[in-house]
Amino acid sequence: MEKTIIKDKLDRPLRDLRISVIDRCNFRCQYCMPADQFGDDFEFLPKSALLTYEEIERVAKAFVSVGVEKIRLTGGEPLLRRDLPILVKKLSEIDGLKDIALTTNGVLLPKLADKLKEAGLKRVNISLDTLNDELFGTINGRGVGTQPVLDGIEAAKKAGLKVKINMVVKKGLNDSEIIPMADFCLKNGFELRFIEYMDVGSSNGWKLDDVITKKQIYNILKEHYQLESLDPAYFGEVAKLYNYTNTDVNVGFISSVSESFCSSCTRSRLSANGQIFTCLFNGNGHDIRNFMRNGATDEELRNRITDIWNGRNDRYSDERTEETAKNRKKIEMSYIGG
Ligand SMILES: Nc1nc2c(ncn2[C@@H]2O[C@H](COP(=O)(O)OP(=O)(O)OP(=O)(O)O)[C@@H](O)[C@H]2O)c(=O)[nH]1
Ligand SMILES: C[S@@+](CC[C@H](N)C(=O)[O-])C[C@H]1O[C@@H](n2cnc3c(N)ncnc32)[C@H](O)[C@@H]1O
Ligand code: SF4
Ligand code: SF4
Repeated sequence: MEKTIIKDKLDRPLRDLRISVIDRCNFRCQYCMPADQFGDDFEFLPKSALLTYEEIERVAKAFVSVGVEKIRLTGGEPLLRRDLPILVKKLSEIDGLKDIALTTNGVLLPKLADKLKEAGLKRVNISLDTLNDELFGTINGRGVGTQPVLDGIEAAKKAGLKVKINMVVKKGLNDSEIIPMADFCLKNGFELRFIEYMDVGSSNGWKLDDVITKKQIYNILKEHYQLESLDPAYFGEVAKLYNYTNTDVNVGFISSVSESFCSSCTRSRLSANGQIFTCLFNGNGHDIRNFMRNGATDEELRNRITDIWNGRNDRYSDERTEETAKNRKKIEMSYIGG
């Protein structure tokens, strides 16, 4: 496939596409989909609004033709979308795509890990914020203990998928779990990434005071382990990685709040209903679903993506203040996929 490199207004190339395949979730994590706001009467997208797998494949191919090398499937909970391995297979056959990954809460992995691996998935990032059952049940808003996620992690490992663990850290909630989680991941050879609690959407009641910064977590870790800083593996890597000295295990920090990384942000996002977003915090989507359904050709699709990327100047996390966090129109994390 002929490939072009396109740049945005801040000279950043387009390299990654994060695709949200569904806006629903089986959890109600308090920092993402608080149960009181995503209740029984919450109106999720109807099935007809979701891009079909054929449509997602078409958009993905267009993105790859303008430079995308990595696709991540996310959600809501992506494993709730029926027959996800079919989509993984379609994407894994796209010429020029180097990496396909999935971000999941892990609960459905015992059922799906083998099928996903067979379909061409290489790796999964699994979210787990604590090893304490009671606390986990409180965080996920569904009272679910850690075992279903631990089973999912085990299933992914057994299936031969590379596993990373994502832990959102919120002050006073699960900061006591930093060392237990680090111990668990080091012992099992998983890369753990500590994620600063972000002001995504407008439902989680975010306050700067609730954020435990990368530096604070690093200082806690340093009391227990020897760490060596690693250079980024590629331009635009989200996590800052360290190696536990004399091991082959790494640990990472995703410091969107205290040390933002917008200057190397190469990520575009596609929502489940076919809107392209140029930043996790930019509430203005660009419709691509109706554009396709109204008969756009592949070339028109590619040109539209190029125009959207060329016009991009987002750097929300670089500009974040408590005021912007409150006042900007933002989309929910579960809709855009993180
Ligand atoms: N602010 C901000 N946060 C991001 C961005 N990309 C990913 N994240 C956050 O990073 C955390 C981990 O995301 P993942 O879905 O595991 O993706 P990733 O970290 O890019 O994964 P790898 O490809 O394995 O490095 C989530 O909280 C995301 O919301 C970004 O461009 N900006
Ligand atoms: C929105 S979830 C979607 C995929 C899947 N349901 C999961 O939880 O892994 C993607 C990632 O965003 C993270 N996330 C959600 N809300 C967040 C917030 N307010 N701040 C930082 N990370 C958040 C989750 O922990 C997860 O690792
Ligand atoms: S973080 Fe993931 S698992 Fe938790 S509510 Fe959001 S989408 Fe669901
Ligand atoms: S805040 Fe927006 S521009 Fe900055 S790194 Fe995240 S997605 Fe990219």
